[in-house]
Amino acid sequence: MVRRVRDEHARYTRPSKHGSRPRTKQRPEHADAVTGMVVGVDRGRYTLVIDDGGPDEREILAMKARELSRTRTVVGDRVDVVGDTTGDEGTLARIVRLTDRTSVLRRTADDTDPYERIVVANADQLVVVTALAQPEPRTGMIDRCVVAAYDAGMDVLLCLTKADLASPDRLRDLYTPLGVEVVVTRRDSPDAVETVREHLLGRTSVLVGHSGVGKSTLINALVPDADRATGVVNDVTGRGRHTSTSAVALRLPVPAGTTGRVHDGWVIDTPGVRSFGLAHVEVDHLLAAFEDLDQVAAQCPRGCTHLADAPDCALDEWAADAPDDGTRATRAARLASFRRLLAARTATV
Ligand SMILES: Nc1nc2c(ncn2[C@@H]2O[C@H](COP(=O)(O)OP(=O)(O)OP(=O)(O)O)[C@@H](O)[C@H]2O)c(=O)[nH]1
Ligand SMILES: [Zn+2]
Repeated sequence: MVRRVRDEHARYTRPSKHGSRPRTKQRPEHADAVTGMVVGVDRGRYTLVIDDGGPDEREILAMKARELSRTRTVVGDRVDVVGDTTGDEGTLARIVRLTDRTSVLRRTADDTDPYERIVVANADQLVVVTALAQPEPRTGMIDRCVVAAYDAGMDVLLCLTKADLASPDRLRDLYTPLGVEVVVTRRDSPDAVETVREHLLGRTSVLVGHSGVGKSTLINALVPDADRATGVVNDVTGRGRHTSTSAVALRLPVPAGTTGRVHDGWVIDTPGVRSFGLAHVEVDHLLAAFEDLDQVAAQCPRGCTHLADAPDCALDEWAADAPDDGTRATRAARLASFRRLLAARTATV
């Protein structure tokens, strides 16, 4: 009850300078806080975008209030900030609250390391950038990305680059049964870049990929002023973009000639992420990404691993009992793909 009294006090004696907030909305403290999205993190300094897409949109620099010092805050997080939120040069606002996350992309350093790192919050799509050649694609790596994304409740877009060097057919066949969308690009094809953009518009996408796959080439084509967009952080810290290993959110421009209000989207580059350890992933989370298999697996014996050697796994019966040859082939491919992902959880990279 004491707390409730204090809430009332906060609401009535320190009204928001922005006027009337609905009184039903509980704003216990910091009634004048504004909400921003974290677009960059560098040594305890957070770059936030305030009023995203609105008339007063601006970037500001902020640090965490002491009471949040143990709360991990990452790119994509929505936070409440107080203090000087003008974004004027030399100002530093204060983050006082982290709002609930819709998704959390995690990784562990390796599969036996129980220490989880949060890579990005609130993203809805993982874009796995893989070259068709130079370097050769590694399906083990792609599988691990798919597992990490599905565990986080995110969709996966497999972006196959360097199509001028090799065919995408094998990888497309391998990943389509997993519900993964596939796009194919090549440096000399502006059309291909626009196809990728269509998959990213209106969404928050995290791009991952090994060194040399053409991820920077792709991001520069999608976001031509990417360097400038990250410049705010660099001006303050004096550090160059290329030395940064932390994630950065870049606003995706709408295609030229678009009229009306179109939601653009965010592209989050993750220069430091080279692999996904998966020690944190639970089988049930992974299974939940496969609605059809999940339903069937409800009939499995208790504690079923659903792996190929699992006795009486209901998934085997489901694949074998298909009504026709076509369905049988589709189910078999999907089950084999799912089992490959299950195995990827424990495989060494
Ligand atoms: N043949 C071919 N080469 C490409 C294509 N896209 C990019 N490359 C080349 O691949 C090399 C790596 O491209 P980057 O964009 O720097 O790759 P990255 O994934 O950002 O790699 P890091 O910068 O190391 O993280 C460069 O020499 C590019 O010119 C493509 O479509 N076809
Ligand atoms: Zn089973």
